[in-house]
Amino acid sequence: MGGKQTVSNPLMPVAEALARLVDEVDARPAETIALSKANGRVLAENIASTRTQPPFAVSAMDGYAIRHEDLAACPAQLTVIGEAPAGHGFQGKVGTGQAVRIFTGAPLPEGADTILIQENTTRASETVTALEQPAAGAFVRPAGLDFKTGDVLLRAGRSLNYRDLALAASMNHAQLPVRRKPVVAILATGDELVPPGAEPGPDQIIASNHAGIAALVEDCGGTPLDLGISRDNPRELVSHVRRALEAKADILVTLGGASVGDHDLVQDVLGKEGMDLSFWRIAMRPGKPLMAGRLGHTKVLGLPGNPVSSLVCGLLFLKPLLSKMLGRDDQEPQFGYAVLGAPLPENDRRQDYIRAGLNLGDDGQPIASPFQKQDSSMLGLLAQSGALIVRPPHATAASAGDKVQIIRL
Ligand SMILES: Nc1nc2c(c(=O)[nH]1)N[C@H]1C(S)=C(S)[C@@H](COP(=O)(O)OP(=O)(O)OC[C@H]3O[C@@H](n4cnc5c(N)ncnc54)[C@H](O)[C@@H]3O)O[C@H]1N2
Ligand code: MOO
Repeated sequence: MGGKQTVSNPLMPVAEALARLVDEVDARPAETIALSKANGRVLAENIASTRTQPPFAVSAMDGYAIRHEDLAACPAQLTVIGEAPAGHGFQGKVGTGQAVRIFTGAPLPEGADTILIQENTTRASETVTALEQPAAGAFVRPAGLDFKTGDVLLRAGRSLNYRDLALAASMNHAQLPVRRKPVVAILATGDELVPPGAEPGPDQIIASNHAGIAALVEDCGGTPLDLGISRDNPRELVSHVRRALEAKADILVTLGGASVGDHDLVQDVLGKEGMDLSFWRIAMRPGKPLMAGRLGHTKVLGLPGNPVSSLVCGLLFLKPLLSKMLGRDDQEPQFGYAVLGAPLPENDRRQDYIRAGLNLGDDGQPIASPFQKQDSSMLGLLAQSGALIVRPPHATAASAGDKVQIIRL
């Protein structure tokens, strides 16, 4: 296999491979989009409020706008001089012994300083009787309680969620500057593969990695571009790869064909197309034959064909790469800790990502119980897993009850 490194080469540590992958990757350019389209997008700039909220003091309850000092001795009677529904402020001034009927969201009338809730009153014609004195300033939301003009409440790098969009609306931003979504071309390789829904031939299986990686790309804020399945022949592979470049994909993900077999052509073909190889073969399990490089402006990530290896490498490498391209400020994937539910033997030179069930113990601590079988073809177990247990290279044997690092799935 022409340009391939030999298997005797040392395996690259996971952290070094990840650092190389994201090094010198810039955030994609910004674009301005409608607020209604911004869910899940990543902010490209800090967002300052264009207004103060609330813009004026408002009532937080339905009742009466009054002067606190008028109710020093309750019950006390006040004359109702007008009404203030939300959106229609009372134009006059509340004087001594007077009240304005007011509703939630209406501006506090001049002269009033407190809201008397209607439950604590009786009303007869134009006279309202206060049954008890509220605290001074009760149920008045002062101007600027939430935020003021110029306050920066959303920062560049934030992946926008439903709470952020409500806040942006409240700050009167109908449009937002966000990072352009990276386009991720996904190419499966292998004579044995047919797409989901097709009838496999005698020696064929259903291609699964594509569906998983495309969903992961969407979850991470990218746009998947389906290049389909290439047969294991160089000419077909080249034509698929060129489609990715023509589409100006930010990332080309290849699935399978990354290992050392005679039909594992991906690295050779990409090399002949001019790929600058960054690394190949990582000290991790699953995922050893992971490959990365660059073809012009397109980053290339060669994921191993075994389905679990593909998806775990997607989580550990593609996700951070997309985060960097989006300028995201949150760390992905998120690491945590759990109590080990069953012993684990000492580890060899590869960093292990062990599929495990995740439960809560009686003391509320998460317990990660490794599955017995860890074959990297088994998607059933991956779907059942609540976490991956991270085992560093050469970790000593671990006992049930030990603290272990996990990635929650
Ligand atoms: N002699 C060696 N053989 C292998 C080594 C090695 O170091 N020496 N590494 C093994 C490891 S580890 C992995 S992981 C695999 C990965 O190999 P490839 O990336 O070349 O993947 P393929 O050979 O194309 O496929 C492996 C396996 O996965 C199935 N597959 C491939 N693509 C898909 C897809 N899109 N959806 C579902 N399943 C897919 C394929 O049918 C194979 O069964 O290499 C080991 N071999
Ligand atoms: O790394 Mo392979 O991914 O062990 O199956």
